[in-house]
Formats: sequence, structure tokens, C-alpha cells
Amino acid sequence: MAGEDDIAIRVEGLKNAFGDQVVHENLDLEVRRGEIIGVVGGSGTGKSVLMRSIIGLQRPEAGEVTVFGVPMTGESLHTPEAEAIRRRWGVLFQNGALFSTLTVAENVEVPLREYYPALDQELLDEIAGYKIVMSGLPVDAGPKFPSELSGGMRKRAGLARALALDPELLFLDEPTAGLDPIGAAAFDELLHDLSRTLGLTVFLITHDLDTLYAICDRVAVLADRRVIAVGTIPELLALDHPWIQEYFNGPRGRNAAQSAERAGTGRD
Ligand SMILES: Nc1ncnc2c1ncn2[C@@H]1O[C@H](COP(=O)(O)OP(=O)(O)OP(=O)(O)O)[C@@H](O)[C@H]1O
Repeated sequence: MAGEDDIAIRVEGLKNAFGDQVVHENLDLEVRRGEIIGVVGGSGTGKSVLMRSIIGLQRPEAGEVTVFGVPMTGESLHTPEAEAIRRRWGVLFQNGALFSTLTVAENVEVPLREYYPALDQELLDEIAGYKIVMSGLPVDAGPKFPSELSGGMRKRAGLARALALDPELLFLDEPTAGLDPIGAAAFDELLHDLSRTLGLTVFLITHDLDTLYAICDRVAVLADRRVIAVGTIPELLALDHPWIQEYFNGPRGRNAAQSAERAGTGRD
């Protein structure tokens, strides 16, 4: 087990249920500082609910979540310490969740206005421009509306907004879903470069096997209402859980492994 200072997120004994449907029970997970952790699992296993539980958008029935050592669940949700932690993360939701009536630059400025209301417009524009370029968009994307962007550009705009507050921790829910393979690979590369340059910890929900091979340090597998395994892909492959074997050793998994080997990006 890693030392306390090395842990970015700790989830212990998490339970989530919607009516009779128990989504998580006794779910534990540790995310280490500075790692890109991929979160995988069949459809409906509760990956998004797990992310929402960590960021405080889903109130769990039981369990504890701590982020950078600060308790974030139950009564602790509204402490000044928890509030300060929320400023240290950025979130990219599954559909990008951009405000359609705001331009890209205005979208990026939303969290800045919320947390730093005293910033003047010139500085807001300057910071937004910087984040937009950092996310691989052309400078002239700033005044555009989300409807004027391609799917890949919208993801980048969402990433620019997630980076607005200089986060240490990024939550991404299926960032490459809907992108063509070339666009997805470019997004993976951007994410990998940003995480290494900025020292980010990344919690990345994905179905994209190429992404797992290309950029994830470790992968957490959700099944049977909990995290059944966490490790590098070779470590997971050594387990004989049927879902893990089918996922990584099925035709798509083998293709992704071969592509990663050819590209020299496979992590171990
Ligand atoms: N607000 C809600 N009310 C009721 N049920 C919900 C709610 N949010 C999620 N669920 C249910 O919880 C389960 C887990 O949902 P979740 O979106 O976390 O799955 P997922 O693993 O992210 O799936 P996918 O890979 O398809 O995106 C699903 O059965 C879903 O219907």
C-alpha cells in the first residue's frame, strides 16, 4: 500500500443504490498521486456513479471518500477544507457539458468567474486563451460557439474548461468516445503530455482499449458492484477473472495490445 502522501483519492466501503438497484457495495479504490488511472467495466457497472461520488455529485449510502487526505463525504462535504479541494480538480463530463449559448472562451471562464469573481475581463480572456491553446485548439476557437466545433474540438474545449483553475487532479468520463481513431489518439497524446508536464493525477473512465494501453499507468476494473482489481495491464492479464480475460484478450484487446507494441507505447 502506498504512503498517505502518495494517495490522491481514497474510496473505502462505498455503497450506492438507486431504489432496489445496488450499484456499488464495499467498493474500495486508491488512486496514487501523479498517475493516470483508467477505470473500466461493463456498461452500467457504475463508473460514472463512482466518479460522481468522488466529486460530490452523488451522495453515497455508505463509505468514505478522501481527496488529498481531506474527507469529502457526508458532513465533510461542506467544510472549508473540502471546498478548497474542489478548486484543485477539473472535470470533463461524458458529453463535454459545454454551455451551448456561451462561446468556448466564455465556457472556460465559467469556473474562473465562480472562484475568482474579482478577475477583470482582460485577465479572464488572457487565461482562457492560454487554456484553449494548451488544449490543442487554435486561438481563433475562443469566440466560437460549441455548435461550430467538431466533436474532437468540443472535447478539447471541455478539457480547456477543466484546466481553467490549474487543477492537480482531472476527472474525465469517456473523453475519446465518439472520436475517430486518429482524433482519439491525438487526444490521448495531449492528455499524456499535459499530465506529465503539469504533474496531474488523472481519473479516466474509458471503454477505449487503445487509450488504456497508450497512456494509463494502472487500470481499475469495476465488476460485481466493486473494484475487483487494480494494476498494470500485464498484472491484470495474470488474473483469471472471466470479464478481464475477455476484455483484454478478446479481439479488440489483442488489436490494441499489438498497436501499442508497434507504437512502443505499451505501459508495464
Ligand atoms: N440518477 C440515477 N438514478 C437512477 N439510476 C441511476 C442514476 N444514475 C445512474 N443510475 C444507474 O446506475 C447504474 C450505473 O450507471 P453508470 O452511469 O455509473 O454506469 P457506467 O458504468 O458509467 O455505464 P456506461 O459505461 O454505459 O457509461 C446504471 O444502471 C444506471 O442506470
